[in-house]
Amino acid sequence: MNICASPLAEHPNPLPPALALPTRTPRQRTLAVGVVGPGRVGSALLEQLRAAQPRLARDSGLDLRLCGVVASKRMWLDCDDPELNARHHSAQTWRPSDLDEFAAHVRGNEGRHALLVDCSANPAVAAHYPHWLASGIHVVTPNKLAGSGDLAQWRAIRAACTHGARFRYEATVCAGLPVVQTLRDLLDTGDRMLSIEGMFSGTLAWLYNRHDGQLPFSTLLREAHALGYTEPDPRTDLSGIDVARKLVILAREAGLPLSLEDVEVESLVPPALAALPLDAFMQRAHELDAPMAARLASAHTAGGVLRHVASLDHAGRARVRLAVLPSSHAFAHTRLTDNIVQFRTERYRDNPLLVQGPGAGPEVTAAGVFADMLRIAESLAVHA
Ligand SMILES: NC(=O)c1ccc[n+]([C@@H]2O[C@H](COP(=O)([O-])OP(=O)(O)OC[C@H]3O[C@@H](n4cnc5c(N)ncnc54)[C@H](O)[C@@H]3O)[C@@H](O)[C@H]2O)c1
Ligand SMILES: N[C@@H](CCO)C(=O)O
Repeated sequence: MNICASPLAEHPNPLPPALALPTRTPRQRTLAVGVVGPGRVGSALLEQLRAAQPRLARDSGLDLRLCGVVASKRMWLDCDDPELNARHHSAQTWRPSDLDEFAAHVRGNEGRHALLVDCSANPAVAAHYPHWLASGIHVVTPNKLAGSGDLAQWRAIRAACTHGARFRYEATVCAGLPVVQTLRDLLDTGDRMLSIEGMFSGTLAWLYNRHDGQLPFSTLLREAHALGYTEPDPRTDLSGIDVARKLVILAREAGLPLSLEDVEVESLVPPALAALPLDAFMQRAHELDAPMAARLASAHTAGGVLRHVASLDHAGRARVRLAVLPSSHAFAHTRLTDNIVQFRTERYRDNPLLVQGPGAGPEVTAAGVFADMLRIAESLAVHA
């Protein structure tokens, strides 16, 4: 058996001498990083970067250099104080946001490795990916809008990657869980996808795990929002659109040119609440309580549990719905924000491959984004 040390895992060796791997001098690499969208996920990422920077520099020779943070109205460029890198709200030099100026700043001089992380939920930011990638800037994102949006834009992103810059988006599906990469590995090694089924919403998993009739549904929804599980507008979760986006991302990964309109989606948002401004919706969220209590009661009468499930088959049929499942079903035995993804493939035909674990929350999502950044850093040539 060959044991190879990961270039990012060159810790002082704790093994006994007989098993010890040879000590190597880490390759020195610098990656200039810009973070777009310092909200819940973006702020958690900045904290994780700050905590990991000294270890990565020492053990892996990787200098992840934060060069800027851009929010919706203002941006901060340059900072020589690593403490300030994380505490962007108190940074000294703020100026009005300009994504082109921001990208040019992070890209810097010719030949430097640069990466932009989009932690917004903004389509206007996603629209910049093709030209960022074409200009050699790597892009990592948990934002699902590019992966599930307009097909022409998605194709432009893929085409721009042929110039050498890389686009990674693992955290768009099930936050920090290895779902996109698992599908990629199955397909790249010659397997064929037959179907993907599962629970893809951390918010809805948490809500239906907690909703037992003791507390009104709207109270739980507000708590899920405060915990950072929901999308900025929780109706994106309740309408099934967030899960439909994840299905579209997986379908495209599997070579199926799906769009959101191709997904059959059951919305849990009453029509009267669908078009309200966010604040007004949150004030009237109690209008969800009666219909949700009725769904819960009918599930109990049938001897089952409510679970938000989604499915995709090899022909591109995609569906998102709230189902009553028997309590013996595998999806009934999930906890908290657990997502579960069942890949049925030629190789895993009779006994599907399962990925399960927490599927929402700023920390786990930021960790998924961070892992994508490290995958890109692993492949960098040594220069600049
Ligand atoms: N919260 C989760 O558990 C989770 C999990 C997986 C994926 N995601 C995705 O991560 C992204 C961020 O989620 P969040 O919960 O942190 O949302 P958030 O609302 O807390 O943060 C989004 C941030 O983006 C900023 N922003 C908006 N437009 C911008 C622009 N034009 N330029 C720069 N910044 C802009 C907002 O000001 C805000 O600070 C979303 O795309 C979401 O779908 C979230
Ligand atoms: N709001 C999403 C975040 C993860 O994509 C969810 O609850 O699953």
